[in-house]
Amino acid sequence: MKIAILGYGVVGSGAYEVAQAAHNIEVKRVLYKRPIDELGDIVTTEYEDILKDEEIELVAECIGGLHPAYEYVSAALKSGKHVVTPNKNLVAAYWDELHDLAREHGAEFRYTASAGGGIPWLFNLQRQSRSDDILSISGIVNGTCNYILDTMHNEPVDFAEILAKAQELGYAEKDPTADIGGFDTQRKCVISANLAFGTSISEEDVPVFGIQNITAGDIKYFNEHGYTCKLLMNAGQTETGAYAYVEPTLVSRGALESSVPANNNLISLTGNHIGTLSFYGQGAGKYPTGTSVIQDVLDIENGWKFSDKSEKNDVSVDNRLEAHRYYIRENGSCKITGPLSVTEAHRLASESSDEHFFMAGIRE
Ligand SMILES: NC(=O)C1=CN([C@@H]2O[C@H](COP(=O)(O)OP(=O)(O)OC[C@H]3O[C@@H](n4cnc5c(N)ncnc54)[C@H](OP(=O)(O)O)[C@@H]3O)[C@@H](O)[C@H]2O)C=CC1
Ligand SMILES: N[C@@H](CC=O)C(=O)O
Repeated sequence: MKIAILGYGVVGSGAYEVAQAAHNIEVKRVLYKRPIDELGDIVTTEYEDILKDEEIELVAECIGGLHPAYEYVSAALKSGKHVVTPNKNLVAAYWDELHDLAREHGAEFRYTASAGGGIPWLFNLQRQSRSDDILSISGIVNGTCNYILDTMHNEPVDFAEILAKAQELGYAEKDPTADIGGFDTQRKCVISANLAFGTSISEEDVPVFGIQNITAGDIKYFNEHGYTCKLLMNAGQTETGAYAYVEPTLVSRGALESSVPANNNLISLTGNHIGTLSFYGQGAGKYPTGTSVIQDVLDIENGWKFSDKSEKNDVSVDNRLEAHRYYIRENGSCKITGPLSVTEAHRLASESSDEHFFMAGIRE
C-alpha cells in the first residue's frame, strides 16, 4: 500500500522510520513545510500532490492541532483515501463528522495512537465492545503528566524544570498547557468513552482539573500518608446515562496505577463479561506513537474492519452522583473532605479565588 505522511515532527518522523521496516507499505509522499535532506524528492509542500495522487490509498495525518488537519483529513476521506491519525484534538472535536465522512466514502478512519500512544488501547477497547457491554474505563493516559508526577514523588524537582525535560523528550504537546491542564486527558477520555459506550459525548461534557498547581508540599503530604498522585480519566455507565471526568487522584501504594513510572500509561476497561482488562506501556514518544500509527496502517492494509455502528446511544453525562473524598489545598491550608460529588468538587475549584488552588480525588 502506498501512503503519505503529513508532518515530520516527533510522530511523523517516528512513523516514517517504523514504516521502513514494515512489509507492504511504501511512504510515497511526506508533506512538510520545507525540504528534508534525507528524504529527497518524496517531500512536498503541496497537499494537492497527495490528494490528487490516485496511487496513494492512505493518509497518515501527523501535523496535530485542528487546522489545517481537519481540512486535510476531510478532503482525504471525501476522495476515498483511508486516514490514520494520532491527533486527539481533531478526533475528539470532529467525532461524528469524520466518522460519517469515512462511512459515506467507504474509507477507514483509525486513530489508535490518539489515546495511549504506543498502547493498542483503543484497538482493544473497540474489539472488546463488539461482544461485551463496557461498564467503565479509567486510567493514566498522559505520558507527560505521569513523567512529572512520578519524578516529583521520587526526587525534589522543580515543576517547570521537569516539564521542560518532558518537552525535550518529545512527550509534551506543542502547547504543554494541554498536558498539565488535563485537556489532553479530557480528549482521550472523550474518544475512549465514545468507543466504549457507542456514543458521541464531547469535551464540554467532561469536567477537567489538571496538575499545574501541584507543589512539592502536596507530594510530601501524599508520600507521608501512603498515597501516590496520578492524573486519571474516568468514565462509566450509570442507570441514567454516564459519568465522565478528569482529575488528579490519590491512589494507595498497592494500586496498579501507583507503580506506573515515567512516560508510561495504564488504562483499564471493565466489561460485563470480560471483567477488568488493563493495558500498560509507553503513552508518548516518537517510536511508541509512530509504531501505533503504522499498526493502524497495517490493519487497514490487511483489510481488518471494525463495524462502525452508525446508530448512536444518546448518553448524557451527569457527575452529580459520583462522589468520593477529596484532598483540597486552598489559601495555604489543606484538608481532606468528606464524600463530595464530582460536580460539587469541580464547582469549588472553578469558583475558588485562590489561583494556586489544588485538589485531588481520593480513590477508596
Ligand atoms: N508526541 C507524542 O508523543 C504524541 C503525539 N500525539 C499527537 O500527534 C500529533 C503530532 O504530534 P507531534 O509529532 O508530537 O508534534 P510535532 O510538533 O513534533 O510535529 C508536527 C509536525 O507537523 C509539521 N506541520 C505543522 N503544520 C504543517 C503543515 N501545514 N504542513 C506540513 N507540516 C506541518 C510541523 O512542522 P514545524 O515543526 O516546522 O512546525 C511538525 O514537523 C499531535 O496531534 C499530537 O497530539 C499523539 C500521541 C503521542
Ligand atoms: N502529550 C501527550 C502525547 C501523547 O498523546 C502525552 O504526554 O501523553
